[in-house]
Amino acid sequence: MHIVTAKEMYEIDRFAIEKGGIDGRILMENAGRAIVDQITNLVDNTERILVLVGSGNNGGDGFVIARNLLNKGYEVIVLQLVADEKIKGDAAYHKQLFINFKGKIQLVQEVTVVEQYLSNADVVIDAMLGIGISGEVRQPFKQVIEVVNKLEMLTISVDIPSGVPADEGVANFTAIKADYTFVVELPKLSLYLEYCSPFYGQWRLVEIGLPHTTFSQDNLIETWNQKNVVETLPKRNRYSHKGSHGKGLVIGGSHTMPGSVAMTAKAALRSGSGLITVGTVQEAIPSIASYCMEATYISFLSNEGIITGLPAIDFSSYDALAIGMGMGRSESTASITKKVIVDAKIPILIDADGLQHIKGDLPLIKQRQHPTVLTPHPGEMAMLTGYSVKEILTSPFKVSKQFAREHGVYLILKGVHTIISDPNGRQWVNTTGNAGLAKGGSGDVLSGILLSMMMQNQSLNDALTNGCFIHGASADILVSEQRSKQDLVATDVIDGLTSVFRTLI
Ligand SMILES: NC(=O)C1=CN([C@@H]2O[C@H](COP(=O)(O)OP(=O)(O)OC[C@H]3O[C@@H](n4cnc5c(N)ncnc54)[C@H](O)[C@@H]3O)[C@@H](O)[C@H]2O)[C@@H](O)CC1
Ligand SMILES: [K+]
Repeated sequence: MHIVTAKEMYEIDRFAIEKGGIDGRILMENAGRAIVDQITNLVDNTERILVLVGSGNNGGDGFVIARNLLNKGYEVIVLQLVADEKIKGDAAYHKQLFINFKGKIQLVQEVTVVEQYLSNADVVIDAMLGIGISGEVRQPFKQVIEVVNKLEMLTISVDIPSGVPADEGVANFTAIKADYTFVVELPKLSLYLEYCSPFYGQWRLVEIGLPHTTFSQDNLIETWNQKNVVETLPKRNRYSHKGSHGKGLVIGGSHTMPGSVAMTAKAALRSGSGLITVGTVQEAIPSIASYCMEATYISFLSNEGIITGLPAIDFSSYDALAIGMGMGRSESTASITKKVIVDAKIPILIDADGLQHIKGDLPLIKQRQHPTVLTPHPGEMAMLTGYSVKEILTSPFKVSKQFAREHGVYLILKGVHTIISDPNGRQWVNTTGNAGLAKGGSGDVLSGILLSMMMQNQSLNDALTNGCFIHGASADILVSEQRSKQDLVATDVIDGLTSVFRTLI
């Protein structure tokens, strides 16, 4: 499903009205009624409802909601926070309908008066500001937002919590902290920004009759969900053999960090790889092999438990490789990473310490004729780009798209909402995963799943989006059935893959 910016949402709206011929007042009616259907599941009609409306179409939705709740026997008051003349067009039409239906509207701009009304209500519907907000929230909205948040009453936002920007790039704002948000037709970008999404509370989309088209193919951002995985993940052919599912190489690990490559290798095997070979230091092989008996091993030259030399490897005998996990950050591991980038004419995934090593070698990556996948978390992304972590979290879509295009890489920016970008600038947001994954080792497991997916018979975009989905889905199933977000560890996520493959896909 497309994720839209405010501009794209307005384009769709304009298309529906101007080309499609649908009346904007009907869209507003549809929005309000769809949201009322949701509200009536949450609120019973003995509760007193206060609808806060602003000057735009978000306020117009508020009038439709108020009228339809009134029709259903709810006690509703609309507090209009702007002067009468500011309410125009479709919103003015629906305001008049509410009045005709004997609805009560109070024009209030004093925050103390708003506070009195709030203290006599059970539920507040926030229809003050929608996606049309620009700049900092002005008065009286700012004060009203602060009062609503302080009261902690059931708060339901229309389309977007008032004050939350629709798009990325705005780090500081004052906004309603909603319990529920009913998002009109398509998800807005800010739903997938970790500093904005908590404001939405629980959210759901409501359909109002708009087409799900986007017009600027240049900025295509989509969610990747179970339906996409089911459609794209290749089925295993009855007549396939181990060579049909990929032969992968994992390079990394050190004497003190054997677990990382062990988990990458095991996760790759548990996600369908035919054969996995681990290249690591001799000292680490026995412990890794006892955990991952299905893999084969290449012993790398080492000194004090750190890889120091790359043995002769015929990279062309592998379908893909992953490098960097638990490798350490020495000069020798840096030069090995560089050599692999140049010599291996196969798809490569670079993670963890490998990412630290490539900062100065990005031109070498650009020159590669085979795909390169980078899997940074925001801290590593900051290291690679020179932006601060805050800047990355404020504009993660823009920063990752720019980087993927500029360096010709597939980029997986890991986070609450992992963003997958391809070298052409297309982007997807993963929809699975939970806070239980915020632990050491999660990234190693993800790398293994991705390596495996990269070797199956699917496009690289599908491989990466499917891999991210499967990783998060394993954690979600575990947390819902046997583990908690507290005790979930990375190896559980590997064990949980079976539930994902058996039940979800
Ligand atoms: N297809 C669509 O896009 C539809 C949109 N609808 C609703 O319409 C909304 C968008 O409507 P609008 O474009 O009228 O925009 P809004 O309703 O979000 O707000 C615009 C109004 O807010 C004021 N404003 C802007 N920035 C402000 C600030 N910083 N502080 C205080 N006031 C500020 C402006 O003066 C303007 O009057 C959506 O969020 C949605 O709720 C629905 O009615 C149905 C159809
Ligand atoms: K709102």
